[in-house]
Amino acid sequence: MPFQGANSLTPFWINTLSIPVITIDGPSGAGKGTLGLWLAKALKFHLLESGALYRLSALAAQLLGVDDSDEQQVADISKQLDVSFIPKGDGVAVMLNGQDVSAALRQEDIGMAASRVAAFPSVRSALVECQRNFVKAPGLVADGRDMGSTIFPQAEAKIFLTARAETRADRRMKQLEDAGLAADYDKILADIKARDENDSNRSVSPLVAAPDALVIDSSDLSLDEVYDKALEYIRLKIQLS
Ligand SMILES: Nc1ncnc2c1ncn2[C@@H]1O[C@H](COP(=O)(O)OP(=O)(O)OP(=O)(O)O)[C@@H](O)[C@H]1O
Ligand SMILES: Nc1ccn([C@@H]2O[C@H](COP(=O)(O)O)[C@@H](O)[C@H]2O)c(=O)n1
Repeated sequence: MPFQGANSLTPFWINTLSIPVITIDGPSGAGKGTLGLWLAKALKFHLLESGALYRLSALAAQLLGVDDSDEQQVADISKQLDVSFIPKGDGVAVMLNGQDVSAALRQEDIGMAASRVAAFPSVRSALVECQRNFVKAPGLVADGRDMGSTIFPQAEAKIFLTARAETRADRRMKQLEDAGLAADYDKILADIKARDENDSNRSVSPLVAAPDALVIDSSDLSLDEVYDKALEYIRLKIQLS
């Protein structure tokens, strides 16, 4: 039965009370995106890759010639992002102003710029509503850094997926080599550690496991093993049809 007493002052999650949300947070390269995609496909849930929104803010600022240290201008850009996510092949194409920017978005310099703009409180606030609007029946899988702690505190199932920095750098190397791109292990590892440091120590919504999250360390687990553990936990938390 729909909730009867909701109005515009009601916390947002009351209006979406019957829609299950699964959050996956963790550091860069832990496997959040892959696990999120697998779960969303298997459960036929919607998918939010929240990192894409911070990457888009950084990319849009770069395309407009705006310095990414200018918090106010980047926040204005974040509020007005014209973004859509279109299913494409095995994944999702990210469109900015109608253009497919998926490849540009994955570049490591955009990841680093995203990490810088993500530390600005007004940029984070600008993206909150957009992220919460992803909650739609039959359910949502959301991955990022603060999904379980800040954006969806009401989520039924919260996973914190982590792995050793060196393991994550190995995986990123392989990912780049498989895509035929040049990769420098020392630089990748340094960037991963710098991003961990930025994301964990910022004043707003730092990278942290929500107290009620299941922590999975994927360092010595295959993707299949991570998926099985996650699904076993989700089945305990959410009634799946
Ligand atoms: N448990 C695992 N075993 C082997 N490879 C893995 C594992 N988890 C992830 N990978 C691989 O590591 C790479 C990075 O994974 P993925 O993009 O899912 O990480 P992420 O946490 O979403 O990173 P980011 O936050 O930077 O987007 C991918 O090539 C993926 O296939
Ligand atoms: N909920 C989130 C998601 C991401 N960020 C920041 O964006 C950067 C890029 O994220 P990816 O997941 O695409 O690698 C990331 O380093 C974070 O700084 C965030 O702050 N909150």
